[in-house]
Amino acid sequence: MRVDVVTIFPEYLAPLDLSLIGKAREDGLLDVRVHDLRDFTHDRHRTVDDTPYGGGAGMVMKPQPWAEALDHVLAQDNPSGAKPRLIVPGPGGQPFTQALARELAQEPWLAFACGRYEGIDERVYDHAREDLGLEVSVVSLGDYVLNGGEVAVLAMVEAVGRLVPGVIGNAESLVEESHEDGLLEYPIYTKPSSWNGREVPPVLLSGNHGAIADWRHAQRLARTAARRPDLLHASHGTDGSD
Ligand SMILES: O=C(OCc1ccccc1)c1cn[nH]c1
Repeated sequence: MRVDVVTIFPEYLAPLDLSLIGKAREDGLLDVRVHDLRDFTHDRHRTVDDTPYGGGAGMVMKPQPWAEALDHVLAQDNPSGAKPRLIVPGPGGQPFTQALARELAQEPWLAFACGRYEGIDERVYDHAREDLGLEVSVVSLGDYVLNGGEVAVLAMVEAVGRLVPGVIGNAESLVEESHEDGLLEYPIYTKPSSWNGREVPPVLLSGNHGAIADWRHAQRLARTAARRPDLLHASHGTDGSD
C-alpha cells in the first residue's frame, strides 16, 4: 500500500518511521511519503492560509497550494495514472471505525490531507472530486477538535497499516481484538498466576478450552454492556426492547 500525507508539519509524521509501521516501510509493505504543503507555495513567506470570506475567527487554508500538492502526489511515480482515495481528517467527518479501517486497508493507495487552522477552502474538496476524479472522505476520530489533522493521520495510518497483510507478524492477534466483531475484548492475564494477593481466574488455568471460550465471551458481553451499550444494540440483534 502506498500512503501519501500532505501537511505543513512533516515532522509530525516522524513516528511513522518507528516500530511496526517503520518495519513495514523497510519491508516494502507500506510506501509512506510525506509532503510539505509549503513546498507548493511561491511567495517569500510560503503562505498557506488567509482570512475567511464572510468574516469569522481564524484562518482558512488557501486552495492553490493544495491543488499543486495534490497534482504532485498524483504525478509522482504514477505512470498508470492510478488514483488514490483521499482522506481528510476533520471534526465534521464520518466516524473512523475498525470497519472503515478494514475498508481502507483494501485500498492500494491512500492520500491524507492534514488540515490546520479552521480548515481547507471548500473548493479543494470540489476540485479533488470533480477535476481530479478522486473519492474524497472527511473522517473524524471523535467528537473533539484537534489543532490539525496530523495526529488523526498518525492514528489512521497505524490502524489501517496494521491490517495490511504481512505488517503484523501474527495475524491471529488481529482476530480477537476490540471492535473486531462488535464486542470489546476480554480481560487478559499473564505470569505469575498469583500476584500481590490477586489470582488469575482459575478457569484460565484449567486447560478446558470450551470453558475458557465461554468465560471469555461472557466477559466481552459484560464489558461491552458496561462500557459501550451502544455497540450491543447496534451489532447483536437486540433492539433495546429486552
Ligand atoms: O480536529 C480534527 O482534525 C483536525 C482539523 C482539521 C480541519 C480543521 C480543524 C482541525 C479531528 C477531530 N476528530 N478527528 C479529526
